[in-house]
Amino acid sequence: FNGRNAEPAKTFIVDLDDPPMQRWQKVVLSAAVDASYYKQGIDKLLKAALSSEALVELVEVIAKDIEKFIPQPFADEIRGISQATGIPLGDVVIANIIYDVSAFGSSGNKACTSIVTADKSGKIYHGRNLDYEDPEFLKNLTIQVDFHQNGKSLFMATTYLGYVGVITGSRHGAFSISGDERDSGEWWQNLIAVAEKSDITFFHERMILEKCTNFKEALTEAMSTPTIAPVYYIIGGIKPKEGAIVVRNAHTLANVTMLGMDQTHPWYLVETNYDPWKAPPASDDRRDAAIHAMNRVGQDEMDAEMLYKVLSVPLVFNKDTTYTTVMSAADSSVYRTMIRWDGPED
Ligand SMILES: CCCCCCCCCCCCCC(=O)NCCO
Repeated sequence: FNGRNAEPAKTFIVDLDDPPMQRWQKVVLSAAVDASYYKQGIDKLLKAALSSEALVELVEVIAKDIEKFIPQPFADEIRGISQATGIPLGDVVIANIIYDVSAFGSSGNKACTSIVTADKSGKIYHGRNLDYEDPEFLKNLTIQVDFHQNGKSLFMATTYLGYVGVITGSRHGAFSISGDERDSGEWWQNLIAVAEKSDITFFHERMILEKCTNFKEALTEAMSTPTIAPVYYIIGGIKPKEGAIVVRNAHTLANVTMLGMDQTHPWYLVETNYDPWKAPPASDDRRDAAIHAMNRVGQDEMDAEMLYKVLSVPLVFNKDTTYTTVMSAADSSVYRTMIRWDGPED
């Protein structure tokens, strides 16, 4: 460990009633993102996420044609961020499509963990570690966003500055959701899904948070709307049995596992980056490390603090972990993101 402590992520308000071009301007200006640091970081991230130079060039072509590939309001939000910061538009576009162009069968490193659990009273907690390439760069960009509508808070999310999709979020009194990378299929299947007008994966997740008013609606939407990339959506609700892992292929649904279905631990669900019905590879068994830690705590002792501790055990917490979020849709006071500056070094 590198001697630093984890730090709470700062919270910014984004008002969905503002015109899309203006929504993120105050956020990016007050966070004072340095354009050349950002550009270098995105270049590095893209090269690390995409193994082939040809794919990097293809992404750069897509990034130049924003109107064709990025739907509203996201296109204008991205434009507003570029205008406010001076970061070239193509770089902000690349940051926002990097997952959809890199999540397929032969992609490189994996690491990310999401857990939905019920405590002894049936209260649902949802925690996640977001692990990715170039963690130092992403830690510097990690923020919490309080999305407002009609003058009040609609949902909380954790994201990276400049990234307008949502990978982690909780809608008050309704449900929480996180996305874990699923690498399956071939890269050209993601391209076909683009042509078929599937949703950019984490723009879709944000839309679930904006539109769905309860767990059941969120689950139906996650199962039924085609996404460009394969993904695991992990969803928690506000009632004792409300928890699910939705496994998506590019464009189609692959499987759903509900909380309670696994008889060995019916009170929680763990998803890393492997299909729930298959054993994880021995070289990357974060799932069993998390299961072992959950069983050691036990349902009687489970709460937000204990879930954070589970997400901090070795393997689950690793050199690529950028942040840990613990949330509970039933209780709006439980939404906390810690930037994991306390991680193990390379
Ligand atoms: C503005 C900076 C751009 C940041 C792009 C980050 C995209 C993150 C996608 C996260 C995918 C889910 C996390 C996960 O499962 N990671 C394991 C794969 O390494």
